[in-house]
Amino acid sequence: MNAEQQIIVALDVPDLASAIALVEQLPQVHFWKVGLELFTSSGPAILEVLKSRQKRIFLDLKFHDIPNTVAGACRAAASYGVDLLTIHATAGRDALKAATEAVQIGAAQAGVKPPKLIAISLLTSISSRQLAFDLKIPLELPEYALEMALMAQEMGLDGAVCSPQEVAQLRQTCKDDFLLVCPGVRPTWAEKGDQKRSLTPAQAIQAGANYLVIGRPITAAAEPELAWRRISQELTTVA
Ligand SMILES: O=c1ccn([C@@H]2O[C@H](COP(=O)(O)O)[C@@H](O)[C@H]2O)c(=O)[nH]1
Repeated sequence: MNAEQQIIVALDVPDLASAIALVEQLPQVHFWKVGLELFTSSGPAILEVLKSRQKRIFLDLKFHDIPNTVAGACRAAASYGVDLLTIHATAGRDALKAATEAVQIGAAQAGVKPPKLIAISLLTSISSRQLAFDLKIPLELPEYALEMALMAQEMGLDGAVCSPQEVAQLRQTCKDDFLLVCPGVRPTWAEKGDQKRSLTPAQAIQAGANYLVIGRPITAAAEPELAWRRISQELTTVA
């Protein structure tokens, strides 16, 4: 896989027409992420649009519910033939287990390849302070993120979403084939916005990320294609 193929661009737009316009504006993007905003407004139609253009798809719906409900949602999501699908690790062991079984069933019933199921370890918009004072979690943030990733690995998930700041530790501790997907990536020239634990694209790849998820630094740039090229160029500097 070349470096550009490790970039997943977040298609965080309000409607289908804006999504198609962005996909057409950035034909070089090979992997798109469909998240809560677009899927809630437009449903699965965007998935067909992306598939008809031979794009890879990360369906980032971040399921978080009781095991039975999560399993139903995972069966339905897996039937779309997407490449990656997310669930919150904090849904718990039983929900994670139910989800791993459900994606296999949903994909088999639809006759498609099952998605890689990826657990959110801790949202990249949460700081150490928020973890301790708002969420009342008594662990240090890196330890908490690692524990969530290890629980997901133990329950048979294919990978974890983590911030670039924890990815080196997870890479060292998790199995080699456990996928590490990093949002919260920010080139030096981009605004951080609500992301609290970022590193640059080159730093995140160097630290062991398999994929980078990048939205606004590209999609909200005055010239999205130029922003994409700058990031691709930055990744060519990584040995
Ligand atoms: O912990 C998480 C999990 C998912 N995301 C998603 O990634 C993108 C990041 O977009 P930016 O515009 O580059 O901030 C967005 O779709 C989030 O829903 C995340 O940021 N952190």
